[in-house]
Amino acid sequence: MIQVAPSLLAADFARLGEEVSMVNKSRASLIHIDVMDGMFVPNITIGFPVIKSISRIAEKPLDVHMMVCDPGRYVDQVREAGAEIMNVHWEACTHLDSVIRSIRSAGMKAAVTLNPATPVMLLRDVIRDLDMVLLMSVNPGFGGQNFIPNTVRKVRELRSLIAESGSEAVIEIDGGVNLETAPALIEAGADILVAGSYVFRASDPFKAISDLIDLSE
Ligand SMILES: O=C(CO)[C@@H](O)[C@H](O)COP(=O)(O)O
Ligand SMILES: [Co+2]
Repeated sequence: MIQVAPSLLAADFARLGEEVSMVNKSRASLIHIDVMDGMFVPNITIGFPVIKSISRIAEKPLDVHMMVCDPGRYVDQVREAGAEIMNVHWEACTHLDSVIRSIRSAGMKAAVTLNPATPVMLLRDVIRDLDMVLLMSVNPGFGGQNFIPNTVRKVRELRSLIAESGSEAVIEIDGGVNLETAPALIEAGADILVAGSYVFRASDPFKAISDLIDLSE
């Protein structure tokens, strides 16, 4: 069954505690948190003190998506903030193998994210060391963008790479996910769908999460 990770980027930050409580009570599997530094992407979002506060009330594992330059600098801070999964961009790491090792040594699950223009095959030599691959289905930096359809082909390619290599990595998709775009992703082999605007702009976010999961039944 497909898993859903609501992205708090689309939540109402003035009511962050209530939004996290809604996710706690929902059928979501993870809480997705977008960290942006204004350099790797043009936008700036939240940092470690906010993640730490979220982790105090979160009842689902935190999936921290680091849209920052040289994310390996922050492994200890991400762990101390309470993350279970640390997602780093392939495009932001000069020494990716070493960053993956340090994430796992810190006791977190290691995930690598690919931008829409970055080919799946570039993960061939690290795929067995990964717990998750996140495919961006929009250019990172902002919520509420339109889904890039080529992502569906990338999911199939990644599914084959994972099978051939004997990796146990799961496939997560992020950007423009909703009831229209999700079915093709599920059919292609996605495991986890990140959803921001679709969930938090819905009149009933709790039901919106459930409806997405029910697509795979
Ligand atoms: O990482 C990002 C954006 O860079 C995402 O996690 C967005 O927050 C997803 O938002 P929607 O496209 O679902 O509105
Ligand atoms: Co994200």
